Amino acid sequence: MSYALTAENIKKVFKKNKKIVHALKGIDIQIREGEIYGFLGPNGSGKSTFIRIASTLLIPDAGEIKVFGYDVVKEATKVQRLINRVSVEASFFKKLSAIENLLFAAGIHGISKKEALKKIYAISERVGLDRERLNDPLEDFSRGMQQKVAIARAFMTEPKLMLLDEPTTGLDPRAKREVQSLIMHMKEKLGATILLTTHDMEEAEKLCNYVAIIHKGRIIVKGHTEELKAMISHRVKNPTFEDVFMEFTGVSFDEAEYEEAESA
Ligand SMILES: Nc1ncnc2c1ncn2[C@@H]1O[C@H](COP(=O)(O)OP(=O)(O)OP(=O)(O)O)[C@@H](O)[C@H]1O
Repeated sequence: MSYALTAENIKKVFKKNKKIVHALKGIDIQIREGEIYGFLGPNGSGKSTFIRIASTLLIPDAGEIKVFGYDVVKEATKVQRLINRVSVEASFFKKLSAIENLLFAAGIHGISKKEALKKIYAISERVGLDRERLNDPLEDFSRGMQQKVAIARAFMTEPKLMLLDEPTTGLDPRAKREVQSLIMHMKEKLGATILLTTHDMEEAEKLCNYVAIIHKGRIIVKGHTEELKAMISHRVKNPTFEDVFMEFTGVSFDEAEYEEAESA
């Protein structure tokens, strides 16, 4: 079995207004090559902190993460060549057009202009981004469209591991569906492994092969989506992910969101 990412006992503490926040309290996960692995948890549960550590932006206080066998702390440059990350608020040159932003990113990754344009047009068509609009400044794009450009930009570099931090948060239902279908399509096309964080239960069920539920910096339970539901099916008829969360944490997802927002 080959793994795209393995994490062992990852811990991270922040100091915030003289308060100590234990954002990650010992995370262990293994992501198999080629799967979409979902990190499902309420706001403030530690999802982004983990993604930032996995993408070499933050250093853990304890533990070890390896990406295709490379240590994210000791071999950060090698890891950076294999990954890409899309966060909720993607950074762009907002005054420049979508195409200028995409060509800039392609240039950094050593992709020729001709090759980049081919990829940009193909991906844009796929997500219903009009060619004409690609010449408009990014600041004129809706959030949904900006998110599509951010995902197109990340996939253009053909990462072996894609880290998607809440790729559909804040999008309207249609944009959400389009972004989800882009993610599935790119995964099929490139055979990339994807780690995706979300607080959308339906999204986790729809996109992910395997899910870990994270709450207050700890993984509460993990398994194949169907496996997790089967684990509680003797108590709950036709369980949803909301039921799985409730069974393992003792609180509803909404209550957990509230609790974590209060303590953050
Ligand atoms: N740079 C930081 N400084 C201080 N505290 C931080 C920092 N980054 C995260 N935290 C705290 O760590 C905890 C976990 O945050 P994190 O952003 O990882 O959660 P999350 O699950 O990604 O939430 P969200 O869905 O809101 O993005 C929160 O209590 C947050 O306030």
